[in-house]
Amino acid sequence: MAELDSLLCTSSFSSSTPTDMSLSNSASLSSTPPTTVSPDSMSLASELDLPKPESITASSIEAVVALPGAQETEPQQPEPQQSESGQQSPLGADAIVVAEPLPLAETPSTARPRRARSSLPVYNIARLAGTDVHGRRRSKGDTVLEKRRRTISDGKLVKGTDSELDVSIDALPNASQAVHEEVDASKANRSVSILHTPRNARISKKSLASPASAHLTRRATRLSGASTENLTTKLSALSKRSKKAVEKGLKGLSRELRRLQDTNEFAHIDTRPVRYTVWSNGKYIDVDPSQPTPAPEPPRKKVKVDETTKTVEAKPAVEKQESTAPAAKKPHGKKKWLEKGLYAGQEAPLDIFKGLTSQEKKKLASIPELMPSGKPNKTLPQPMYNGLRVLINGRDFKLPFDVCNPLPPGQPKPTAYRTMTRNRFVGNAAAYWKKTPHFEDFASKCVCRPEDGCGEDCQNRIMLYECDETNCNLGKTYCTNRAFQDLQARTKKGGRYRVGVEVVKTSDRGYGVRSNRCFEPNQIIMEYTGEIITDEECERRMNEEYKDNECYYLMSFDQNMIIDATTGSIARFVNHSCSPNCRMIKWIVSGQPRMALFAGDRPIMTGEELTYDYNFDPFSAKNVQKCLCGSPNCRGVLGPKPKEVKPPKIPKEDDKKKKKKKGPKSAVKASVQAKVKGSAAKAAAKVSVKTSTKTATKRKLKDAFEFDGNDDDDAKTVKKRKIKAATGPKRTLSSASLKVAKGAAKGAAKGVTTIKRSVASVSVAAKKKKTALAASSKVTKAKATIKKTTATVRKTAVAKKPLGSGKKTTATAKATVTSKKLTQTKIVFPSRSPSLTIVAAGVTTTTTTTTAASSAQVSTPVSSAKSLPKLTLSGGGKTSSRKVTPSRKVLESGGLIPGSPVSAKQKSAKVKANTGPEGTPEGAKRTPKIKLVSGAK
Ligand SMILES: C[S@@+](CC[C@H](N)C(=O)[O-])C[C@H]1O[C@@H](n2cnc3c(N)ncnc32)[C@H](O)[C@@H]1O
Repeated sequence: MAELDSLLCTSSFSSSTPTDMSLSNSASLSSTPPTTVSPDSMSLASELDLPKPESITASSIEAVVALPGAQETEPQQPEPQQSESGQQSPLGADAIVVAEPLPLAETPSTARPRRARSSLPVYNIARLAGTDVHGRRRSKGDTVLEKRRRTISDGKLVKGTDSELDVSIDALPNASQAVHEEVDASKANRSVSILHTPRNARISKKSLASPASAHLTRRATRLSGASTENLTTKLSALSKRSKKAVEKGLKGLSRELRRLQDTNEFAHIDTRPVRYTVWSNGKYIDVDPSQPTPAPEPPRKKVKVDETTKTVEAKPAVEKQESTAPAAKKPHGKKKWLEKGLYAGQEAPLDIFKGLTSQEKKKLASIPELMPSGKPNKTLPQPMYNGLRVLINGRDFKLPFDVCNPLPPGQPKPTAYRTMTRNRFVGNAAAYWKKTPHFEDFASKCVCRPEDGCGEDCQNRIMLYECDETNCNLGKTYCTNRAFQDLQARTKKGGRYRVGVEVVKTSDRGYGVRSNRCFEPNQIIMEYTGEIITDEECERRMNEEYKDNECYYLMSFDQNMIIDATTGSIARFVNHSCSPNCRMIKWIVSGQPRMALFAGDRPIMTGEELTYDYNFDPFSAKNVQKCLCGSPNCRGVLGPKPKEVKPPKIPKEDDKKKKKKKGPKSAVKASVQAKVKGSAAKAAAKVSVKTSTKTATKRKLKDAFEFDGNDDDDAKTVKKRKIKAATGPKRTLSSASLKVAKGAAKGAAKGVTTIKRSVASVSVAAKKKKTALAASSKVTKAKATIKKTTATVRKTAVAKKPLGSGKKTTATAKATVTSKKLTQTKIVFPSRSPSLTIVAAGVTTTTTTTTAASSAQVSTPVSSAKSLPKLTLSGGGKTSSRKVTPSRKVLESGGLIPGSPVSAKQKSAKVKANTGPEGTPEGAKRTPKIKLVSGAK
């Protein structure tokens, strides 16, 4: 026994307050990992008020270890009991206390401590503390014998084996000081930094004051829901000596552990009541059924409420609101456009902080450059919304396209260009114009209804007459055929966006024009303005003023009428493309000749270069220019469309014969006569009307009007046309045109005269039958079938009248309106010359080649023209030879047999007029042919 005592003196285990049962369940605290040291044990020590300071720890342990029901409340009197090594404690298997034999204590510290300690019984401090529910490893039975334990004992590592060390602590009446210190050191694994704090002192006092029994009868704190005392608080109850020991022991702890030692987590203390059985952070948490089920937390996010219930619930509130104040409807934000900038139209937010996150607001506040200066930045307003955000973040961004003018500084500007926003008649041009039928014809009032809105059926529109107060049945409100007025209203104030176009320098084609904004399909873009001159004046200018020029800006509008845009609008800089995005269309506005560039069938984006098909007619090889448009279907040269070059198919035998029989009259006349007079013409008329479906006639009409061609679609159509043999009126018309072209050079003056006369007759007829025009409304209203129309055509006497008879007949453009009442109506088709002529450079003579700027669009260069410098004026000339130009009414009648009156309805069906907001006509489909003869020298 004494031996054992002596052994114990050096043992690392101690039990200064020997108890029978409690001690038996004690184990080396030093072997307990710091994370499982129970703070309660510490507090208990103080509460027990034990005489020996060094025994406090042990006694506290005893108290804690005491099994429920056993002497929990009363500390047992020390009753020295000894048990032999390896003897099980009377408490049973669960209370295994292992004492370390003396010899092992003397073992040098080089021995492996873990193995030595592995067999030592370990107090389940977690369990004692009521925190064992957290850790599975210690929750059941506390069988930690096999577990490795690290023991620090005064810097010595203790080693032992299970057999050797299984000594009941009961057999150790007095624990050695070393053991005490070990235990204390273990306890000190909790925070000691707070040990000497006043708070701890207070707590310690409090603890002392509180009855010990309360602590002795303990249950798992977490389960009880009672607040747990902090470990530090409990440590503070240690005596001075113990604290010393703790501090000493702390030295062996890793820094990380010391850092954690204050935390409840470290001590496995969860102050929150456990309500559910869950795995939380890898810990299994038991349910305490005694605890009431907590009310579910309110959802953070708004839960979707059933629509029906929502409406039911919301209804009274809404009603209430309505009753109190009339519902102020929030007006839909109308998108406006700023003067400049990519985001033109968006108003800069007044509160720039609006919509930003708090972090962004903070950052923005620190960037004074971004603060609103007070006046709007019109030069380059920053992009709205995202722009500011991007600037705040200092992130680079790229605009979808260049907003700045790509003209680099120092680039030559077009010098010869002078702006002219309105056409100006020069010389005799005005007088000449007044003589033309259009001057009066345009005044005919349309018969549209408000619901039609002067759409595709509007006769004015079909005729390319713009509606105005004098000739529109609807008025400004409903009329959509006022493109030029719209353009004027748009550009009135000026400004880049309103004007919408700008001159740019292209890399290879001189200057060009690009859009500064988007345009809708068929929307009017800009007017081609300049001086309206006669052919004579044009020649003079070419010979004198422009003789050294490389480019000419002369566009033929009508017979003996040319618009010289050398001084004019920037439309003159619009380049050619074989796949254009625009069309140049000639209109008559308030009786005046006007020409404008319209968007094609697809919308135009900001920054796109604007182009139209020049349908360039070089007339001479030397004038042929290489086309650099770069489109996939590029024709290679600034030349006419392939369909124009290709000679039309040889007409049928009988047609040929009949035409030949007519003698050497004007080709036009011959063809017209053939169609109007002869049986073939009758047949053709029949064919044209009978067989023409809406689409078919449309196509013919297209051919007749010479479309600029728009995009690839147009190219496809062109191909189609090439393959398809001309039939019926088309064919005859083509042959007529061909004849015109061929015979023009030979001076088919007679024919021209005839045509001229016929044109005149048209106007006369138009005048005479002006009243009949009103009846054309019936045309639009009456959905006349093709058969009916055919009948009408047959019956129409006018159509059958031969031109040669001297009677006033129209070759075309006469629409005989028929309902069953057979009201005759004449529609005069636009007689704007279908050719644009830009006079070739170096014109020295006035030898003229006449092109048949016809519906067939055969532009046959005349052989004589090759050797001669020429002035090419298609569709009109100053000399008699120029007058060979076939009647536009014939040519523009769109594949209808000249002289064959066709109902306006039928025509309008064929001509698909634009119904867009800006009243663009169908565009290319009715675009007069534009021929551009090379202006380059
Ligand atoms: C009415 S001007 C157009 C404006 C011209 N680019 C300028 O700088 O004044 C017509 C001339 O422009 C050139 N051009 C226009 N389109 C072209 C194209 N697709 N390929 C080559 N040259 C073109 C030709 O020299 C043509 O004679």
